[in-house]
Amino acid sequence: MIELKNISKTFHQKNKKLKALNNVSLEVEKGEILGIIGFSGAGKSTLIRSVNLLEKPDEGQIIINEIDFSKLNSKQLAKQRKKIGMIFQHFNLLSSKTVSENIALPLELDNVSKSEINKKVNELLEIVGLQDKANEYPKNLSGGQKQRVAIARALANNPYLLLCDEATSALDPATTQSILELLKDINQRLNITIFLITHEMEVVKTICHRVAVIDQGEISVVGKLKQIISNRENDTIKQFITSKKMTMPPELKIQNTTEQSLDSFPLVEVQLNGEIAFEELLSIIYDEYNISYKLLKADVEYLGKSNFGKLLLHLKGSAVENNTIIEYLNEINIQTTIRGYAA
Ligand SMILES: Nc1ncnc2c1ncn2[C@@H]1O[C@H](COP(=O)(O)OP(=O)(O)OP(=O)(O)O)[C@@H](O)[C@H]1O
Repeated sequence: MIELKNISKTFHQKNKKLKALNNVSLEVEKGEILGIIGFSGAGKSTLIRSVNLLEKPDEGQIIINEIDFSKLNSKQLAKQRKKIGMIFQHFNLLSSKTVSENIALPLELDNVSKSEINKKVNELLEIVGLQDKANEYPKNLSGGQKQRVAIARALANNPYLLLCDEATSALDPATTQSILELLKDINQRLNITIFLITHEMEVVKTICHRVAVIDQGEISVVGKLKQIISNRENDTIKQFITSKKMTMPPELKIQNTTEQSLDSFPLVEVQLNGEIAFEELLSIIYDEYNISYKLLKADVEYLGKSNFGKLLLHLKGSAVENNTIIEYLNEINIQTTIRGYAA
């Protein structure tokens, strides 16, 4: 339904050239939620903005429902854009207008009658669960509520496609989940195709049917997340999973010694490599090596049959026993870091 064919884009700044997209080809199927994940500067925004030609590629074609967008004149393009909704990280609401007025805006611009606007705005308020906020101004809303208004506004013209540009990046984890649920609902109930970009693994894990990884302007892999992970094909995805830094529990009094003393035990950060389930690993430490430990933290992603992520273990064996287990982990390619010692 949406075909991006050999899209390239280079930005020129003074004497510098920056190739933001390099020969990107991608298809988004009707009804699916496709997510593009990539690190900062990878080209995500440039790519999503190319779909409705907010960013004009230097080369390539954008074909949506068999219409070649690259060949449209500005009037034709404006007409097509009405059927493509877009939401942004910072919501882009008009602060001088109420929730209802913000949602009504695209319809007013389209000269829809007042009574039809009212009917549609009420419908949209219900879809996004904001009936009680109709007359509030954006400054009185939470981030999640603002994004709900932006979603309602993006749906005003009954789009077949919704573009989401880091839509949950400014929100806390619980609000992120609620917005993702809303997007999932919109996708299923209204049959709207969703194309999103994100740097959050949580987003692709929660709602995307397929995911594409972008790195330095190139798509390195496209597929179902589980397939990508379980085949361990993609370094970028692995970095996403393992790059989160583990914070130490604040109640621990950490000693900055380099060796275990009589009254202290090592705090070991264990980086899972996807080859062994973390429950199995813990049972090896306790049942096979007879070393007691306290699991202080687990930040583990279950993807397919693989476990990725980190554990923070407070090993409670003798110095020799603890070293034995660390050596064993390293032998099976599990990276360990001693983050300090504590009683
Ligand atoms: N208007 C512009 N002028 C010059 N360079 C640009 C422009 N827009 C983007 N770039 C450059 O193109 C590259 C890709 O940028 P883009 O914003 O698409 O990345 P991104 O993956 O969305 O990053 P982020 O997650 O940080 O927003 C970056 O190196 C960026 O600096």
